[in-house]
Amino acid sequence: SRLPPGPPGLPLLGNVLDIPLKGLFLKLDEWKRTNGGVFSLSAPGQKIVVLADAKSAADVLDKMSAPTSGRPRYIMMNEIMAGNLTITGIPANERWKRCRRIIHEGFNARASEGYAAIQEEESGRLCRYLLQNPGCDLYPALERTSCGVILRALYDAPSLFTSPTGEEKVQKLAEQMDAFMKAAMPLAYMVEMFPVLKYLPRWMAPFKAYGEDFFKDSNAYLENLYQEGCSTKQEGGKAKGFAVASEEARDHFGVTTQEAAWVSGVLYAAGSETSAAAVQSLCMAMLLYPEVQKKAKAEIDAVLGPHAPTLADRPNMPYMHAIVKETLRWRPPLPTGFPHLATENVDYGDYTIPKGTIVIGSIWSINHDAPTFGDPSVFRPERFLSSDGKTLSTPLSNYHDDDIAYGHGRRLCPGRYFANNMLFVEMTYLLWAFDILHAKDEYGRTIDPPNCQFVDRGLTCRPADFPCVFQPRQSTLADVLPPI
Ligand code: HEM
Repeated sequence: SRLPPGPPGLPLLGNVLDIPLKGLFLKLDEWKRTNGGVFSLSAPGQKIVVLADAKSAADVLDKMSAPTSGRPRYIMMNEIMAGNLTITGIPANERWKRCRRIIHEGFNARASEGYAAIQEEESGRLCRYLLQNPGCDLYPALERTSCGVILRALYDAPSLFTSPTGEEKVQKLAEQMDAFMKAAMPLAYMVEMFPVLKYLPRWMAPFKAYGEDFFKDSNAYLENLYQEGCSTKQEGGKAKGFAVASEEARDHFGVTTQEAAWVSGVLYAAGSETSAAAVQSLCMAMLLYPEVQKKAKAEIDAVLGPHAPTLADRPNMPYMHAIVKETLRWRPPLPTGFPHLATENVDYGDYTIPKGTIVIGSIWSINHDAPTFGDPSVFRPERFLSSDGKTLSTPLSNYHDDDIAYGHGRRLCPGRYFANNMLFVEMTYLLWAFDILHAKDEYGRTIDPPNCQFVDRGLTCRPADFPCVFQPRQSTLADVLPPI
């Protein structure tokens, strides 16, 4: 074998017993320290290559993206429970290309700017919510914001802060997402190890009956949601969501209504937890690095004064822009990335990555590479600033221009423009409206946030919950924030 070497494993089982279900990104980083930036793992019937430094990930996943942009099979999660319709989980086939095209139409750099008004309004509403509910749990409020923004952007749905009917949608979509996440966990279903089980009749395979029924129910729900979103165009005068905008592109690229409905559902799933996780990490960074918060406030006061931020302010706010990038580096919301699959044999240096190997570009390890970043565990936005104070897209040479947190190659996150805009607006809004301060316990002692504890949901990962105080920076804040 010309696979790169890796940590020793057991006969037949390989490394399977050492691969943790939670905190995998930390384990990969630990293995990187003893095995170098490129190493292999094995599980029964499956080889895995981990690319844990920026150069190897750029060489293999970006520069050779044609043969490394596949996805491993997710028989239960994608094929049975989703009828092969999840764009994140299908191979890079014709359906995937069609679907990426309509996403590109709706979420490219220019189109994403069209959602700025929604992102600004919902960020303002988040601030009002925090003002009216001091001491509320932070993460649910952030999740409500990101879910509300993406629902409005996709389906022209009403704000979750103003309309109680939206909660029902969020609940249903969250249930679907949980079921998919569970099904995608390694060894959750035996059919992943023995694909032939997929062909058992329903009555002999309860997992199949559950998966097929789940698909029927989810399909009806997502198609209905999409149709509802498309019908908003009759109302006129309102911002138009992706559902309406995608109708034209759908015909152009030959995308079926069912495919577009599932694309929208996946966009919701991909865009909600990720953004909320990033903003929660920002709040923690502001507690741990008060000097960064101070510098951000200096820029905010100089550029915005009493005016609420908008996306249009970003070119004048290089420090805030750098804060967004540093947050995504420091605490990437998908720290292990998304597994790619080699669809051909790929030669890389002295190694060959055989066809069928899972290839992981380990985002956390790349972002926390000590030789590249010097002090990777420190939150230091300055690493994204040039000597003349402009924001750098990346401090790395020889790497694609986007933040590593958005993945690699042809699978690079298609929602990154939308997400970057959202993060800039929401983070700047919070820092403009509030001083983010440590909470105190009943004895008046400062409560430190848990710096390295995580809530790991398998794919997405966010800091463990912590309390903090949002202290308004102006007495007239309530007068300028949008109503809820
Ligand atoms: C901070 C926010 C976000 C982060 C950190 C993030 C990160 C990622 C990452 C790491 C991947 C996997 C890339 C790979 O396979 O190499 C991905 C894929 C994807 N993301 Fe995002 N994402 C974010 C927000 C969004 C948003 C807002 C949307 C939609 C509007 C979105 C839509 C998608 C889709 C559809 C894919 C699957 C692409 C494919 O398999 O071809 N993401 N994202």
